[in-house]
Amino acid sequence: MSISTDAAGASGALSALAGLPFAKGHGTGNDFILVADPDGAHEITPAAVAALCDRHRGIGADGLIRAIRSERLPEGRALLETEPAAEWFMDYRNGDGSVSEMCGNGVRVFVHFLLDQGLVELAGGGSVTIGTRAGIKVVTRSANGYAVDMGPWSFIFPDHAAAKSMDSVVHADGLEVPRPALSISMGNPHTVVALAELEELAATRLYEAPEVQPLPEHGTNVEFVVPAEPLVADGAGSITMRVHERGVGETQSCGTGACAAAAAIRYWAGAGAPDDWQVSVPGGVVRVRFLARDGAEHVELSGPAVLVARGTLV
Ligand SMILES: N[C@@H](CCC[C@H](N)C(=O)O)C(=O)O
Repeated sequence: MSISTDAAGASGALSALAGLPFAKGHGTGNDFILVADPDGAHEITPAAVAALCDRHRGIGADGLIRAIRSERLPEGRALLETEPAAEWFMDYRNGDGSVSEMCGNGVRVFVHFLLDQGLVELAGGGSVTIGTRAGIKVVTRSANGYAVDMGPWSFIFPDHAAAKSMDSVVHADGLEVPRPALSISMGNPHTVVALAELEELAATRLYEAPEVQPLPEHGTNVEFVVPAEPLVADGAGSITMRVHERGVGETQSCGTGACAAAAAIRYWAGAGAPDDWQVSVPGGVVRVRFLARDGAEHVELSGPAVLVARGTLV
């Protein structure tokens, strides 16, 4: 596969990337362009990312992920001081060229790409430690693809959340009235809105970014979720979700969003809520588990990772 960077309409921003190999992959339909730039030899500007992610004039993707050695980035070097195993850093950019701290589907596809490129090994019950702007993430194989220890979740507005269990208000096109919501950090920001019916979820229009009050400092991803009725089947909680991603728009899936959605529903459900969750998104199903690890509650995300093409930027 050969893609002309001129066709992407931003030849200035892209010409420096000519000759760079890329792969295209996805995790439950959340799709990414992946490039290996081990030594940080390439400047990948926001304009270049936006041009490559353009679905009509570029390769098309929700985001671009650069594989770079942690030692080649200041934020990676900072991580290496305490986490020497984090050899590779996931440099994640949204489709509009903006940087995000973390991507849950992306980190699974990233490890799949590193394996494909022969840059890491993941034998037997082994693990790979990845550096991200939201700290290290440890990735193992799982029955459904890859499992990622996402670390703990937290409230973005802790005082409000503790007092009211909701701390935000969201309005989206198609909803008759603004809805209460809860803002949760998975390293990146999320605001979760629970709806009662799947029909209401389907009627919500996500072409435009929903209005969120108060808006987290660096913007937010917004998840609209419908808990199953009954909530728990076969020991696992079940949620259907759609998402509007910061820096992208509506996507087929969002891994960090699924974690935030499960955390919010579990928090609202209170004592006795399950630790194991199945989150159905337009692009498939991911699993979220809450585990006690190192004296803290960690979130584990698991799901598939697929590569569909390899090519070279020209
Ligand atoms: N789709 C990703 C999240 C990507 C980043 C997000 N748009 C942001 O700006 O935080 C996921 O799977 O987590």
